[in-house]
Amino acid sequence: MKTLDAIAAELQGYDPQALPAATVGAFLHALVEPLTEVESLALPQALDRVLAQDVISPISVPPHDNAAMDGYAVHGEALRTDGDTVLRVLGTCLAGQARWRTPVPPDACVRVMTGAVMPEGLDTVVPVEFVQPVPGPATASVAAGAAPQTTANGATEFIRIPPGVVRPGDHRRLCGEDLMAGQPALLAGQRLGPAALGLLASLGIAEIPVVRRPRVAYFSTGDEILSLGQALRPGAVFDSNRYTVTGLLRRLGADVIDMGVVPDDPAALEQAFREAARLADAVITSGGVSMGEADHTKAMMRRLGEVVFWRIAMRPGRPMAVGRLHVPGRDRPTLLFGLPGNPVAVMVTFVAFVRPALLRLMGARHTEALLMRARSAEVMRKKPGRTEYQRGIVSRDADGTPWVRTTGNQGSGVLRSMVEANALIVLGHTQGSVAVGQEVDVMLFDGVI
Ligand SMILES: Nc1nc2c(c(=O)[nH]1)N[C@H]1C(S)=C(S)[C@@H](COP(=O)(O)OP(=O)(O)OC[C@H]3O[C@@H](n4cnc5c(N)ncnc54)[C@H](O)[C@@H]3O)O[C@H]1N2
Ligand code: MOO
Repeated sequence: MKTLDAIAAELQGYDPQALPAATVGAFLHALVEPLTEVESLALPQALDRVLAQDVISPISVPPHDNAAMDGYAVHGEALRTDGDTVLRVLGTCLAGQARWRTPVPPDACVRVMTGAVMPEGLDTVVPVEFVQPVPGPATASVAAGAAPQTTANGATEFIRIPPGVVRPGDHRRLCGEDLMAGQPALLAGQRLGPAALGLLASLGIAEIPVVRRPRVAYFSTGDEILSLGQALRPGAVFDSNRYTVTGLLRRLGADVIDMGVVPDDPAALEQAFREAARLADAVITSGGVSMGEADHTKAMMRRLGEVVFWRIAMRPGRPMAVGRLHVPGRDRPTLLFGLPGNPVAVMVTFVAFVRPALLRLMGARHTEALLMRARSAEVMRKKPGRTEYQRGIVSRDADGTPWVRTTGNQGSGVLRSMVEANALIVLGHTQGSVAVGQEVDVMLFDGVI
């Protein structure tokens, strides 16, 4: 296992006094070793978990060429381009029925429903909307042999297809066009959303190996922090971070160990850290990481374990502390995330750093949130040299162009504006002030917050 100093030494431009957000991300990536324990789960239980092994398709999907539309399966090259084609209907083949095997001559066709196996030799489906029934052959000669389809009154059924409505090969789904037997269908590290579960089901796979859930312990610190149910007293505030952080963790699929509030008392903090580190893969705390006289969290992290304390070049969230704690008898250290106490700072540091780090712990290949671009509806003052996360509301104008405005007061205690926002505006390290109409990066909350 690398020392924290060794990781820091490998990062270009590492400056513990003003670490750019991107370097913090790279540090965490190097620090966090993915979990290796695997469990096998039935598909419904595997939602949002991370796939532990590549999945190779045991079958082709679809398993046979089939009709993509309700209509008539025909020989594509028998369709005339200079006039109507009239074909005799030999019969009907529904989805789920065995393949139509009676030979179909070029002047005949088979009625098919979407999903029906393509009759042997036929390669094209003419959707029913393009087809007119005709009482008898106008131009086509009836080939001997195959039994024609008959209508209710006993007459043979024919159809007329105008020229140019389909090309040979149209409206047919090819065997294996979704997945080919023997090819990788999903790779290890894929987070299993509803689409991936559906894909696994389409392969007939009912159980799947996934990485175990990470166990994450959380406690709030501060003598002024009240748990719900306690009487409000002067100088005190209710613990909101407990609910934002544990909510973010649950959405991520972590096993949450909620340890409530710990007072600003070194002995209590030590006990809480030791207990949390023993139980969990990662410990998250809020409060006590800045310069105040009662800010013991960072000091305790350093006393019990290893700490890199960054002055991260970001706002909010500058004093976040990260480290690890070695628990006797355990082969991997527990990760420590000392988040700032301010209610917005705690959420921003979680989304910016803790979430990608935990996704890496969970074995996910993609850990970073996707940033989109939107035009700023207002002037935003900003100095280069730090990353700023502002709460924003993204909406689209009449042309469909995305615009973003801030929620107003960006104080890092103003949780209300986190609720009003639907995105974080991410003004990068080198970015200066933003003019009206200028494009900026936005991170849509989209199920994360
Ligand atoms: N001299 C300096 N002062 C401060 C600095 C600094 O660099 N130098 N940094 C400021 C920044 S930035 C932040 S953020 C805060 C972070 O401070 P702490 O992590 O030590 O957090 P606390 O002091 O414990 O609390 C800050 C603020 O948040 C409220 N809080 C804390 N926990 C909760 C909770 N669980 N639920 C709701 N609200 C909570 C707390 O009451 C305080 O108002 O430090 C600045 N100061
Ligand atoms: O930057 Mo602090 O993190 O004000 O909130």
